[in-house]
Amino acid sequence: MSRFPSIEEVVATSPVIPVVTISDPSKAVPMAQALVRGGVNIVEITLRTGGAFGAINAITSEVPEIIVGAGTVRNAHQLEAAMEAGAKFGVSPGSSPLLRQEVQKAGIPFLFGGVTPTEVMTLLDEGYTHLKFFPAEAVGGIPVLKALSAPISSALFCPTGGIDIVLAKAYLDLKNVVCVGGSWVADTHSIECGDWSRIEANARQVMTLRVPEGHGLHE
Ligand SMILES: O=C(O)C(=O)C[C@H](O)[C@H](O)COP(=O)(O)O
Repeated sequence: MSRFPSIEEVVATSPVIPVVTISDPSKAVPMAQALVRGGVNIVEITLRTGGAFGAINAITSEVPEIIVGAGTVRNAHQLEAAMEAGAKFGVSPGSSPLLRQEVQKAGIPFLFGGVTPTEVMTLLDEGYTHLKFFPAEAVGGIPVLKALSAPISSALFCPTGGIDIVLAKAYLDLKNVVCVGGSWVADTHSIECGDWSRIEANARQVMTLRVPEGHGLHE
């Protein structure tokens, strides 16, 4: 069995990938357990804090039923450290030729960020069909994704940035959207005060969202 899931498995795990910024790795396991109790078996830990690698490592060893990924991966060094900590997929707000080369070598499923037609076409050319669309709301959100879907129908997106439960539903109705990312599911405040039941309830609500049939199939 491969060490990694496929990118299709990653995006199909939950309609929403919780994007989590966590400073204290000791909170990582109860946070991940709350997501699992709510039915969400995937989490992206952003590499924005000193505790991120410890959090990835703790979740990997203690909550094996959740697929843990690393977000905010901007260079080869971070990619290597995230994989060493046990990350099963990676996410980046954008992409660079060097990072794409390293991801290719590592064989880890990866969501690179692509927004403009040129960025999207460059990533498609290199075989990346599943992309992050960031910062979704700030760059125009749903109208932009709709406009991209006609000329560039083979690109599938995980819009992230400024999305809440209500917007998530609207994004998931787009045929080039396979999941969305958002920090509201396991928000920093709930993590800091140990409000695990709130995170579990948010996860449960996320699992009521549906990705309409046929999304994610290449045309
Ligand atoms: O750190 C990263 O890797 C990022 O690219 C940014 C995150 O995706 C956003 O911070 C999502 O957060 P919300 O907009 O609060 O849902």
